[in-house]
Amino acid sequence: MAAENTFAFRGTYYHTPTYGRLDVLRDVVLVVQEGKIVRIANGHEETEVQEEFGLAEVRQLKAGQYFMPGFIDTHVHAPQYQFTGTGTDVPLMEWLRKYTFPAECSFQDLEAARHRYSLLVKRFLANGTTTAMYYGSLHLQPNLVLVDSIERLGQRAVVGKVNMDRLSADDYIEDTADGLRDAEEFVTYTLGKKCSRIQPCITPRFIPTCTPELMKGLAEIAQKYGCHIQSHISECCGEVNCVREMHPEYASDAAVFEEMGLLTNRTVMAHGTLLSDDDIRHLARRGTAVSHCPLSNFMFGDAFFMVNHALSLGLKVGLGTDVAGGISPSMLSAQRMAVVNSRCIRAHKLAVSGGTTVTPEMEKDVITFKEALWLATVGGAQALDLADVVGTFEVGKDFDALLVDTNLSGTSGPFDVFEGEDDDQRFEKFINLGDDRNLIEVYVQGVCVKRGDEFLLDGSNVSVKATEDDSDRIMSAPTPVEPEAAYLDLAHRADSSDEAASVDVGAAAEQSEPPTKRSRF
Ligand SMILES: O=c1[nH]c(=O)c2nc[nH]c2[nH]1
Ligand SMILES: [Zn+2]
Repeated sequence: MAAENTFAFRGTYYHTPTYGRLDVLRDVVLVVQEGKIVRIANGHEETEVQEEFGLAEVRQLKAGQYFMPGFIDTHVHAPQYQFTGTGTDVPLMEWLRKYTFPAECSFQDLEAARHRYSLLVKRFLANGTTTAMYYGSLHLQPNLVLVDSIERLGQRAVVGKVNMDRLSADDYIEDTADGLRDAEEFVTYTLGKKCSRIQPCITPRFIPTCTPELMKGLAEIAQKYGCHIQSHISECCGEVNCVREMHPEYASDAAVFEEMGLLTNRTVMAHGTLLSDDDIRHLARRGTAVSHCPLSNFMFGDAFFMVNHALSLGLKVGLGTDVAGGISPSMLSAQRMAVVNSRCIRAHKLAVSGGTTVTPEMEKDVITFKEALWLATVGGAQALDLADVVGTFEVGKDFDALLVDTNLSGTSGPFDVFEGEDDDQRFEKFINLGDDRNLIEVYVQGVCVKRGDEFLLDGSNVSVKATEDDSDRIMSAPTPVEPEAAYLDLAHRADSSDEAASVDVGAAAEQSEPPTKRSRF
């Protein structure tokens, strides 16, 4: 007898368990039960697997189709989606006043919020973002609509109500006490759903708009409920200079956040382009992650975030679109921008040298598409404290996956495939040239939430309820992280040769104990 909610696919799976290495599981049967991967077997074991799980069928992927892990976007401003692609003509602090605060304020119209958030979540799912860390807006009610939309459409998310009690627009600001009350109400509303896909997040917008009293109060709420925290750190000259003026007693944004109690191993800080090495080491000691948002850094950031350098200092790094500071909702675009960003650093170093010799020192910052893919999956999972749940295909993890079809030649697809191109080349083309048209099915927690043009949960209220284990994960207070020396030794990063590394599934299965909580690679 097949257990309910059990299915299997036979085919090729790509993922990046190791930074810089693309692993391929060729011709495997992957079984999903109750949303989790329960077995990864060799293709020739199909009959046994089918019998073991009582499966009526094992679905075969076609040639040119591959599964890969869903993307994890670690920084999105949900109410900014409506003006994405417009209004990037001014520096950050002016941009906030001119475009952002009025747009976010308009979400008090809850009917409009319902409509816009439904479009937002669908757009992100269509682009393969199975998990997003969302900023909402200031007012409580529209944030509840956002959480409801995510739940209804089946996405996985960490979501926060924005808090701001100073230096904002007159109609887009809150009293400290009201802000703290609403933040707690948002947390209890979200936890009350007992939806294991959705976790609440404490969200002081950034230091300029938050008093120390607000920040400390928010840190207490985060501690009380074991919540994630998100904010912006050392993001551009305008912001950093503003904080230095407001808080001359602190040496850096990191020092302010530290004093307020906001640096935990469930904190994600966006940008970090102007972090010093000492700041980065400090965040790493706290287990705090940075969301690298290359496209919006080009727009607003004033400086480069150096991914490899930050990783070498032990920092957790995920990737973010930062809609609408970043003008694309696509994590494929974010990956390509991360690669371009890294090459700009190299070009900058060469220009500064005044010469024509590229030194190994200049090469250190360059990342490949494989490293960018790691950031968009495993890095994001680590940043969101979900590394034991998503990011790779391993027994015990949830099945959050994208079915990629590279057969869309001609104008029906974004690229063409030519005779003699093998699976690895087709997959690489997808990462570098593909788009949402190639994503023919999107799975979150083992549920197909989008197939073709159809959002399969739209109109229903399907959600997978938290198991005891999940609620333990959601509710547990952040565990202190031991200071760690080089968390990722880049000198030993995986060989970045072009070929994907085939993984022996038999051997992998032997190692594939369910990963321990908070495990890292
Ligand atoms: O890119 C950004 N978008 C924002 O909405 C924001 N708020 C503070 N700092 C910010 N940076
Ligand atoms: Zn942002």
